[in-house]
Amino acid sequence: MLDDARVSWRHATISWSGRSWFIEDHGSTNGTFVQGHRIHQMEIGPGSSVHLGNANDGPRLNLSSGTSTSSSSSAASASASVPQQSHQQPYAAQGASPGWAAQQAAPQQSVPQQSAPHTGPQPSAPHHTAPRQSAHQQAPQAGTVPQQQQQPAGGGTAAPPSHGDRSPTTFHRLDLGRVMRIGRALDNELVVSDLQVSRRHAEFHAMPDGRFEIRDLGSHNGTFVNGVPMAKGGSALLGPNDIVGVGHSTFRLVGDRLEEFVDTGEVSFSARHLTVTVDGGKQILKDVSFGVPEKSLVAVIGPSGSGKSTLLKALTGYRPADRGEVLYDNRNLYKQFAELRQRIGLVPQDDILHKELTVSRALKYAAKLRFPADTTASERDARIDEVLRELKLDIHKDKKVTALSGGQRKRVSVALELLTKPSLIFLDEPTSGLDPGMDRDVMQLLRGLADDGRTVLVVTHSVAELALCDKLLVMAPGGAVAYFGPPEEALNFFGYATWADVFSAFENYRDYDWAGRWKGSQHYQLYAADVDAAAPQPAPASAPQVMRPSKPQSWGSQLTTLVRRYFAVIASDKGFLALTVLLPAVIGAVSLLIDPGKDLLVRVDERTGRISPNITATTVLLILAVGACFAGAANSVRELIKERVIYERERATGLSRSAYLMSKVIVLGALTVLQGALVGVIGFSSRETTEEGLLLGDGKTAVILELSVPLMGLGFASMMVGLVISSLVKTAERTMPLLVMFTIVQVVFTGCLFILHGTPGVNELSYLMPSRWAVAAAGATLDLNRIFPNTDDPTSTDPLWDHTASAYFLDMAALLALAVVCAFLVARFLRRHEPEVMRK
Ligand SMILES: Nc1ncnc2c1ncn2[C@@H]1O[C@H](COP(=O)(O)OP(=O)(O)OP(=O)(O)O)[C@@H](O)[C@H]1O
Repeated sequence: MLDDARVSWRHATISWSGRSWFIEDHGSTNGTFVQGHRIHQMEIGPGSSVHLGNANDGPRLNLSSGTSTSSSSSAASASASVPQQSHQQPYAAQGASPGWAAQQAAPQQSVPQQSAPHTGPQPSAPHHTAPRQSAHQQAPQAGTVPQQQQQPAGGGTAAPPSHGDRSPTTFHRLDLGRVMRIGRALDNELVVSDLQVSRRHAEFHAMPDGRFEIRDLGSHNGTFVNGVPMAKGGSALLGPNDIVGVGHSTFRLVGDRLEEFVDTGEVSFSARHLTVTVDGGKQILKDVSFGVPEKSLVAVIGPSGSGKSTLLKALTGYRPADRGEVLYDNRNLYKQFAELRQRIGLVPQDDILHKELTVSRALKYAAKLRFPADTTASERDARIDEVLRELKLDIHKDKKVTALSGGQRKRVSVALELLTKPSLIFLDEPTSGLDPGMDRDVMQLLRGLADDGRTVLVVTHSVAELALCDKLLVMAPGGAVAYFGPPEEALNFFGYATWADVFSAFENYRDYDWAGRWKGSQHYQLYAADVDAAAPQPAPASAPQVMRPSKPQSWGSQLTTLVRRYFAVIASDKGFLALTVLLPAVIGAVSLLIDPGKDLLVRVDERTGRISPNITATTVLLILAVGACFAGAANSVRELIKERVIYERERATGLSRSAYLMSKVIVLGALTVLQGALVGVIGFSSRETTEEGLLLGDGKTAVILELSVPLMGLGFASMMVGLVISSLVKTAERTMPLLVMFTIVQVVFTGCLFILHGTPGVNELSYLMPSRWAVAAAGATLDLNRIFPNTDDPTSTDPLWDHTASAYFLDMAALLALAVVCAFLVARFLRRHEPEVMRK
């Protein structure tokens, strides 16, 4: 027993393997160190000196041939007899989990080059060139095999400490009958200072009969038992093997003791046998295995189409692999996604911020959406300031995101993800489009994030700064691993001088068995064989239904934040605001140029008493309707596609799809309705119309309002169609042709160009068009059956144009129904852009 706060309760064990002594760290909080390097497991011999808790001044264990002694400032002591070792190897190069070993011995251990890097012309046969060394040639010659080859590989994840073996950060007594409440507020028995935790989150009950129970207190981010979310306000009995998750902390009962483990980020991460098969049975990710210890920076490179994005989706749970598993600190990510997703940060290739906002404002909205509803603005602001300082962005916080350089913008995206203190951070090509200086800047930032106690995995096209990484994963065409190991050994492994050569070889010999070459290599034995050796488990395809993460905020709160953010984005874009007013004003004004001064009344020939069509009325109606239609659809047609990446990311963090959609409907709806009103008022007010209203009473003002309401409705329904288009297309560029097509189709179906009623087929088709119903409603007020009579058959009238309140009402109801159908379609199409677990 060592009386030093830096030493964990179960810190490490020293054991005799039959041949030699080993020290094994039990996932201690502060680590076990040999020669200044943190180790997981290592052979030790006489003369070895082990520090616990701190590499320099932690309690020291000295092993001599007869005894081991411990010493520390607090003079705690322990001793154990260590027999004389029969063979003594330089222990620094052995036994440590290879991730550490690689760091310790990297300079000496690079695989001997079998042949000079290939620089000459490419020979014709792939097996002569692409792999300069065939699989069996890869094995270094006797005497050059690095020591680590004999040790378990896989970056410390070969036998990661099972979660329960970690040393608790702290523990609490839970006597019979006692209730222990966990939460962020200071009046809880167990205060967890973590913004992911609600003020009053959950309660442990030690029941008089000796059983233990956990009760959720309606927490925002949920309470988890073995990774499975509990019902809000629900309770569950706990057994000795159960692990309760609350924010970044997990709890376990040992007798009457409640052990707490805080995830400070220092956790191992591994992928085993990840395989993704798409429709048609094609595998786009093939049996990918690798593992890294805590504080690692891993880069993933590979030619286009080699499955890097697919791998990223599988590792983050966005699109779980069909086979294989992702282990986060020895916990299965797919099975415990609801809990573990809170520990994952993902920075997609495109920025996940609204560029129109200032840095601090954008982060404020993001924090409001991601943190539990009961966090205060000052708590969130404090966390934002902390992250901005950490990423050296505090001097830029009042700048708009658009005003930042590419590298700074990437930092802001990283800052956003760091808000919730994830332990695992994934980045998809963060340096694409950046100049070499910024590339280095971003990679150094990632190096720093890893050093500070996170595991960072970055997919990149840039090979200039790979040396900053601990491990490199090279994907081969077809989605298999071509190499995993230290970056500095990778080019030697491939036998080429530059990455350009390696990628050319991938391109020229796509069908070559790169995976076979890798699996037959010594590097594979060193760095991946142990992870690979673990039996694969099928990922539960149906489980995500159950695992859907809880929402940190209520639906209403999310909606309010989204609406406020959207208004802020629009308000910051003065150009857009000016156009929003200008467009309907111009359309309304232009309509005044059509037969200036002419009325919109029924035209009766005074001599014959017959009605003649009032073309002025139909033309004005057509122009105003098309204007409202175009304005509405144009407002929304790019809206979802331009925010798709943001939506995907926020959806994974618990954003409600319907709240998101509703925020668009409210803000764009309000804009569009105002535009419709402007078009109607300008277009109708200076024309003489009937003064006989249908719903709002008689009089000029009532009639103008009655005529404008259908235009507002049309703008709204068209805006909804625009959202459908926006949710369907793959790129923003494709929205323009669809917008034009939609508008022209509406022109045809207004009913102002030709008589629709009585034209079989065309008339029924027109019922799908918003313009048909809007013109019909306005037409009902204007009495369109008489203004634009069917000259071929004067007895035939369009029932939708009847000058009655019921016709007007029916037309407006149909317009609204079309908008509702569009809303359902948008929700359906949005689903396709969501992480698989969030689709319901
Ligand atoms: N849903 C899918 N159905 C069929 N094939 C798919 C699907 N998704 C991806 N693919 C194919 O799988 C391969 C790997 O795609 P992926 O996007 O992961 O590659 P990548 O390495 O990220 O490429 P890039 O560097 O160009 O982004 C590609 O050939 C792609 O066409």
